[in-house]
Amino acid sequence: MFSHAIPFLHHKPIMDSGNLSSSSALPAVVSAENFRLWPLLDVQILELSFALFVFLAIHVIRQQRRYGLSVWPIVGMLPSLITAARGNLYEWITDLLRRHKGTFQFRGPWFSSLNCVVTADPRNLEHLLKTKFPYYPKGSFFRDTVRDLLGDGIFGADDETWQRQRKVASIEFHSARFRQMTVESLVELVHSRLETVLEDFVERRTAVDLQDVLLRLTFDNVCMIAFGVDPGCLRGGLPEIPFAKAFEDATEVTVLRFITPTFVWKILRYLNLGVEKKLKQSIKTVDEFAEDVIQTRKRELSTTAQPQANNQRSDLLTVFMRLRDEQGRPFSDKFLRDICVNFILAGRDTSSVALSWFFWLLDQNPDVENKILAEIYRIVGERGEAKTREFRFDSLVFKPEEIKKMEYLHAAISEALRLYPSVPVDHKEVVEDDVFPDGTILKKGTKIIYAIYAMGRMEAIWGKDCREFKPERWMKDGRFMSESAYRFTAFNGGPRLCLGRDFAYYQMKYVAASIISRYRVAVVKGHPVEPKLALTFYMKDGLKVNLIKREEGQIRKYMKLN
Ligand code: HEM
Repeated sequence: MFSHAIPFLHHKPIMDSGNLSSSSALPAVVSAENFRLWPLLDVQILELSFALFVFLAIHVIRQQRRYGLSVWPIVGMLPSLITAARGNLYEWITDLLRRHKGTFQFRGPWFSSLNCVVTADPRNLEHLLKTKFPYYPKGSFFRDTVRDLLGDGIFGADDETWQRQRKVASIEFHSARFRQMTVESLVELVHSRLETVLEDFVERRTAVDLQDVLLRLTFDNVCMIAFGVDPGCLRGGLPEIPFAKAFEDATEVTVLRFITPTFVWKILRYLNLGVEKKLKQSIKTVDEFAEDVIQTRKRELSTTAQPQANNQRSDLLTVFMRLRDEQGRPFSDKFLRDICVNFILAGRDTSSVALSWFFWLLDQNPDVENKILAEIYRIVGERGEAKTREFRFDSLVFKPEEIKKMEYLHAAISEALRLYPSVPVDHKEVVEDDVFPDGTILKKGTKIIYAIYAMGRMEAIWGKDCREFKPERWMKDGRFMSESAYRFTAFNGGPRLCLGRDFAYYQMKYVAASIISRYRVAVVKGHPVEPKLALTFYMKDGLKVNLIKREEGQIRKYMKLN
C-alpha cells in the first residue's frame, strides 16, 4: 500500500519541474521562491514516508507476534482470512488455535462486523453455553441477518420467544407420539424410496452421489416432522422440487450476508438487486408452500370427518396450531410458518452431511465397517426367525429396539461427527463485559466464534491420536460412553443443546444400518473430497460412490447359518 503512496506524492513536483523553462505551464501561485523549496519538501516527504513505513512495519510485526497473524491498517487480518478461505479454512483456524493454546482474537477490517474472539477451549465453551448462558445470546446481529428467512423462529430467537418454542418443541420431541411418527416416517422413506433409488443405480451400474440422495431423504423426513407433509425429493428420477430448491437458495444467500458488510446487503435488498433479489424470490416460494400447508391443515383440523386421524397427528405444525398464546389466542400464520421453517433448516442437512463423512471414513477403515456389520448381524441374529431359510438379511427392516442396541454404530457415527461436525463453527455475542476462564478479556458486544471442527483436532482434548478415526475411543466394556458437550460440541450444549439430537441419532443409525447391511459403499477412486464453505459441513463435490450388493449366501456363511 505504502510503496504505491510514495511515488504518487512525488509525481506532481517532478513533472512540473520538467516544465521549468515554460513559466506559463506553472500554476500562478507557484513562484520561483516556492520552486527552490520543492527538493527540500521532497526530502521531507520522503523522510516522513520512510518513518511512517518503519512505524507501520514495526506495528505489523508486533501485532503479528501478539496475534500470530499480520494485522494490516484498515483491512486488519482480512488478507490472511481470504488466502485461507481459498484452501481449507477450518484447518487454518485449527492451526491458529493450536498455536494460541485454544483461543485467539481475529481483527477484521475497520468498521466491519468481523472482529471476534475464536475459541476451542472446553472451559470457555462451558462458560458461554451453560454457566453464563444468559450473557451470551445469539444477539441482534445474527437475528437481523437471518430474520427475512427465519423470522422469529427458534434459531435466531433469544429470551421469551426462544423459551416458548423450546419448551413446546421439547415436550413434543420427547413424546411417544413423536417417536412413533419418526419410526414410521423412516420405514416409509428408507424401504419405499431409498432402497428403490439405490437399487436403480446398482442395476444401471452407475456411481451415485450419496450426499445428494441423503440430503433428499433428510429433507423429506424433516418436512414430514415439521409440516406433516412429504415434498417427494426422494421419488424415482430424483426430481427437482421447487420448495426444496427455494429453501436451499434462500439459505445460501442468507449465509452470504454474514460476510457482506451490513449496509451493502441492506442497500441491495432495498433496491431488490443481485443475490438479494434471488433471496426475495426464494423466500416467496418458501412462504407460498408454507401458506398452502397451513391453510390445508386448518381446514383438515376444523372438519369433524376424521377426528381420530386429526388427533393422531404429531407434526410440529399441528401441535403448535392446537396451542394458545398467553392471551388465549391461536398463534399467527406467520409465527407458525417461522417455527416450521426453522425446524426444516435444523434438520434438513445436518444428518445427511454427517452420514456422508461417515461413509467416506468407513471406506478408508474396512475394519470399522466389519465391526459394524458384526454388530448388526449379532443383534438381528437374536431374532428367532433369523435362523430360518426364509429369512433374508439383505432386506432387513430394523426394529427400534435393535437400532438402540447398536452401540458400536453409535460410537462410529459420533466419531465421524467429532472429526467432521455438521456445524463446523457456531457463534454468540457478549452482552456484558466478561472474562473467559482462560483469561481472555471480553468487551460488551464482542462476537464469539466457537470452532467445533477445530475442537475435534485438539490434542489437549482427545490425545495424540486426535486425527485418527477410532470409534473405540467412545466404547468402554462394550458399551457406548457419551462425552461432555463442552468437549464434543457437535450438538451444541447447555440450554440450547440440539433439540433433534436423539431423533438425529436414530435417523442416522437407521439409514446407515439399512445401507451397510445391503451394500458395500465404495468411494469412486480419485473423487475429490473437501469441505464447502457454508453453514453446514457439506462435501463440496458431493460423494460419488459405487454400491456393491452383499450376497445373502456370504452373510449366512459369515453368520455360520445354513
Ligand atoms: C447430525 C445431526 C445434527 C447435528 C450435528 C445438529 C447440531 C446442532 C447444533 C450445533 C445446534 C446449535 C445451533 C445454534 O444454536 O446455532 C443445533 C440446534 C438445533 N437443532 Fe440440531 N443438529 C442435528 C440434527 C437435528 C435435527 C434432525 C433436528 C430436528 C428435526 C434438529 C433440531 C435442532 C433445533 C430445533 C435446534 C435449535 C435449538 C435451540 O436453539 O434451542 N437438529 N443442532
